[in-house]
Amino acid sequence: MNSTLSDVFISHPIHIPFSNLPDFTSLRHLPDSYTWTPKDDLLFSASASDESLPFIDLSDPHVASRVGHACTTWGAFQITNHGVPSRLLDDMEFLTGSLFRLPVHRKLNAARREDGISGYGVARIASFFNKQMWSEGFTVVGSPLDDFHKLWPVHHLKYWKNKAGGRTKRLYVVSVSVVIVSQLIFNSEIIQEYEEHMQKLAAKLMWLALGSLGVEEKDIEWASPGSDFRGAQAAIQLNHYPICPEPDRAMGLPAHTDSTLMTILYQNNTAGLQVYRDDVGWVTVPPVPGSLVVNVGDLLHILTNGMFPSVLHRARVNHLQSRFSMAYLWGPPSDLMISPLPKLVDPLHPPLYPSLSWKQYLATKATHFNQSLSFIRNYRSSDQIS
Ligand SMILES: O=C(O)CCC(=O)C(=O)O
Ligand SMILES: [Fe+2]
Repeated sequence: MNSTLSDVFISHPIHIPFSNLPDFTSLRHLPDSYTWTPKDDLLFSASASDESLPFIDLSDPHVASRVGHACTTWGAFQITNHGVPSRLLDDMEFLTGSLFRLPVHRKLNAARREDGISGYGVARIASFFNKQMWSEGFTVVGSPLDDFHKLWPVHHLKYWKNKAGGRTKRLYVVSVSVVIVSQLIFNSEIIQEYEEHMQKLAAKLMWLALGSLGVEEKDIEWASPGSDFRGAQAAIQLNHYPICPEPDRAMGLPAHTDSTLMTILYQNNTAGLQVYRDDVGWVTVPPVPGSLVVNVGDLLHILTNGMFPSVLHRARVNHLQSRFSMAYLWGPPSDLMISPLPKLVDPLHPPLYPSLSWKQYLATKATHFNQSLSFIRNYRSSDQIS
């Protein structure tokens, strides 16, 4: 039987203690456990640059070559005219804000299990660092309804109804329950609608990016029928970076690449996302209302035989406004073998990577983190890819 993304995480649990989740709002000084130095992350103090990431209008007649150029140089770009309604982006931002503004004990009701993928918690990459990140996250895979029920429990109000007794109160409480239930359904529908738009957009971006390298629809069998990558799998990662008393010494999300084919990210109107290029340094990606950021992930790097770099990126925090982001993490079916596309391999460009599934890659990432690509690049048949 084919495994799902959730199965993959069950076989690779990551232990991240919850006990020391701080109440971000009450801290006036950064505790030592949240203070980062270059010892904690080699690129922490790498130089910043004022260069800018390519900004691409998807209705531009030269869109394919612009996307191709951005993918080969930066491994990332910003897009506008992408077809995702701004009303939907506003709804997602509102949902994310209301979720993270819940009291900590309510969020912990929906805490992600150690061997789980969905729910509330810190990002999985936390386990690779000694210092703690100034952020909290919520991961959605498939229907969010069960987790949303834990965040907005209706029985809590029913309990209040029994205790309260009196007729007027009872009527009032019942109507609040109805509002909560319809809010739950509304929130789940927003997530579903967002996923549908993102899935279509990811497929469109894939063809634009790969088309620029001469790859055609017939070259990727698993995209069929319909060339829409219907078998793709995805997770939505909601991130919150609270206001921070000492942002220069804190880290929202340290430098990492995404283990995806592609990630599509929406950020609210607060800057924080930075991308890294060896010859340039850290570049801040400014929030542009209604735009989305696209990152090449590790699997697209493998598929293109290294032609597209998977972009190293991180999230910084600030002391004025909280920041929200929503990452659509998109990849192939978990068991499908991914390898450099034959069209991009020739005697001058031998395959740089062996063939492996997303499931195997995630297992490698759970052990080797940012060294995973070089680990599998040096893979010999005698080695074990877990
Ligand atoms: O919040 C951001 O801007 C980055 C989020 C991110 O990199 C991720 O969720 O993988
Ligand atoms: Fe990321």
